Amino acid sequence: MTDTISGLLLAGGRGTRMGGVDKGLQPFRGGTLAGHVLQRFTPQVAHVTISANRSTAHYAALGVPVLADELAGYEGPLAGLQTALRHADTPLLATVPCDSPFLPDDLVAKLHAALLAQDADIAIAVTLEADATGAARKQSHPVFALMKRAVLPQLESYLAEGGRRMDGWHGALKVAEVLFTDAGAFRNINTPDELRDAEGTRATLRQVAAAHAGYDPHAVPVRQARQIISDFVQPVRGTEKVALRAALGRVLAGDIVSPISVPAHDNSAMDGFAFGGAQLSTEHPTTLRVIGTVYAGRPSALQPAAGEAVRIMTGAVMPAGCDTVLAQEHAAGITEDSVTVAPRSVRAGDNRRLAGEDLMAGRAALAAGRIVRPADLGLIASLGIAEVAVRRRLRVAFFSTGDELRSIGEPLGQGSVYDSNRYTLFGMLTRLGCEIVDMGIVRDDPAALEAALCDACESADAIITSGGVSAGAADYTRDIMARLGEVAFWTIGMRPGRPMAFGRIGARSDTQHDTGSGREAFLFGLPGNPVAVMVSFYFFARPALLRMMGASVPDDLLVQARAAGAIRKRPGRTEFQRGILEVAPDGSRTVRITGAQGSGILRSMTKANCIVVLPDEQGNVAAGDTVEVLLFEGLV
Ligand SMILES: Nc1nc2c(c(=O)[nH]1)N[C@H]1C(S)=C(S)[C@@H](COP(=O)(O)OP(=O)(O)OC[C@H]3O[C@@H](n4cnc5c(N)ncnc54)[C@H](O)[C@@H]3O)O[C@H]1N2
Ligand code: MOO
Ligand SMILES: [Mg+2]
Repeated sequence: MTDTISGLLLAGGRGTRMGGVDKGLQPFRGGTLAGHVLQRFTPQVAHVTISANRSTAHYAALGVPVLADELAGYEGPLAGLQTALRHADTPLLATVPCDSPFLPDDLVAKLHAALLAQDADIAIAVTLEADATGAARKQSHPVFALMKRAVLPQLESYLAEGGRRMDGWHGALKVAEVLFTDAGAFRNINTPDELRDAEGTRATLRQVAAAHAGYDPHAVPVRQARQIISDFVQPVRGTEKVALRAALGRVLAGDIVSPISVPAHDNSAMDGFAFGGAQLSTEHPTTLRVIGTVYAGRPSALQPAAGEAVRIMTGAVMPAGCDTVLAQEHAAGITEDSVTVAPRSVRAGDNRRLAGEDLMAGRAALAAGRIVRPADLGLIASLGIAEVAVRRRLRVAFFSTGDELRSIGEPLGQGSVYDSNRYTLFGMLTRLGCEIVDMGIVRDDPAALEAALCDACESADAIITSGGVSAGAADYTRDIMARLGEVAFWTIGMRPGRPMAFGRIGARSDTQHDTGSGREAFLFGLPGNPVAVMVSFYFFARPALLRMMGASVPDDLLVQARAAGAIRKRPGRTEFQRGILEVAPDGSRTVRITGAQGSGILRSMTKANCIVVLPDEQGNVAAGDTVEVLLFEGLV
């Protein structure tokens, strides 16, 4: 059925009520608004095109063709529709807006059924909504439509007459109205406030996971687990203003908009002579009279005329009439009051830094979500900005579970081990810039575990536990987590780090630990083995925590290297092996595995400087094969 229907995602608007931003590209639940619409829309049609008039590269990055309006200057949905109908390669076209991420999964199917049944030209969605008196009122949603390609002439003539209304062009067309019962599914997002509210519309973990094809908690591919986690967690809302230096490592809460142009004036990039470049001869030396000197930071009224130049210092404002600087060491001759320029020793426009070439006033110098680095501090300082708004720090509570664990300072009895996971977690969380709450060791005891989780919920945004999530783990763990919230126990297609629990729990009022705060926290139940803890932290918890911090999460920066020796690898799961990357004198990179890869061997983690990432489809690696590694530098 769908092969007769192509889809059009309308993203050509001006986003006026969002402050002129590109609405479809607004961040939403780990992706963009348009990305979420696309996820729901794509399965319903043969193929989708996006109608957009700007940011086309960003839209194209969503993986579908982008079509700009052929009708110039209007940027309303009908212009996008007109262009799409002209280019449609199917007899039917379905449209949805880019700002309604909750659209029904059966939208196109229902519109199509009605179109056929009523032999209509166009089918549009309608819902029933209560008016002020409580009476039901029909609300039509003309952007959610399915139409015949043959309606194009009608649309063309409506537009030619100056018509612009989305619900005004149907004229004599036969329209089928299709009633949908879930009015919320057509909710569109127009303002930043609405966007925030919609972000807060909480999907359950079950709903989020179900949106992923083939989801099976007993066999979750790494990529899918990462995606589900990213879709489910949400950024904290709170922000604070901090002095510029204190912003290092923090997440920008808003764009840093430049109040000035940098540099503020055209200025010289060299110590030398400034003049109008057009007067230079390309055949003979040109001698110019030097009428004075212009210094950096000292305003000057000098204005060389034709045949004249000024001596100028690096950073000094270019005098009116000058567009070129000759570095003094390149002059063919210099006297007290003249400079001689050899032919072709400088071109017009050389050595001039243009006003605003670093940054234009009114432009975003840095985008919200950026983790501030030293260069950013300098850039913000160059704008004269003393304070910046950053997201509040993320609070992460963590504890280790297991009767066999002892803390440093306690004697090691028979069969016990010192708790190392809290120390690696302390290090990784501190490096990430989180506020940490170390809750110590929790015994293998239901009441103790429940108390610890409830306590952690009181203050933390996220809770990280280690141990007790394997197949043999006591069932009470699952029972408690199920009671406190929604937690999935996954077996992930990876090694190490196969078992993991993930979800959201809250301090519930029906437990003895009630404080009535209603606080909730995301829970990462990592496996107990020390290497598994670190690997699952880096590949699952870290990107999720970054997202919760409000940071834009970059893709892992994998680099390629040749395997120094053979590596055994079973296809069908991702293996993360500890590696030592070396750069040979010729610049080539080789990586060797640290030896035994048991997930309890923490020493191999300290020996390694990278993790070799062997993807699901990969089999055994031969010596000399290219593999990808993730460097610890920058990660830890
Ligand atoms: N029958 C099966 N057994 C196991 C499976 C399985 O699929 N089927 N998976 C194995 C894998 S893989 C892992 S990883 C572990 C995960 O088990 P738990 O998360 O329940 O962790 P524990 O049993 O509590 O601990 C595992 C191991 O790690 C040591 N440990 C735990 N916490 C710490 C700590 N804080 N500091 C240092 N060492 C710690 C603990 O003593 C155990 O040796 O299950 C496998 N079994
Ligand atoms: O998580 Mo386990 O071996 O995969 O350590
Ligand atoms: Mg255990």
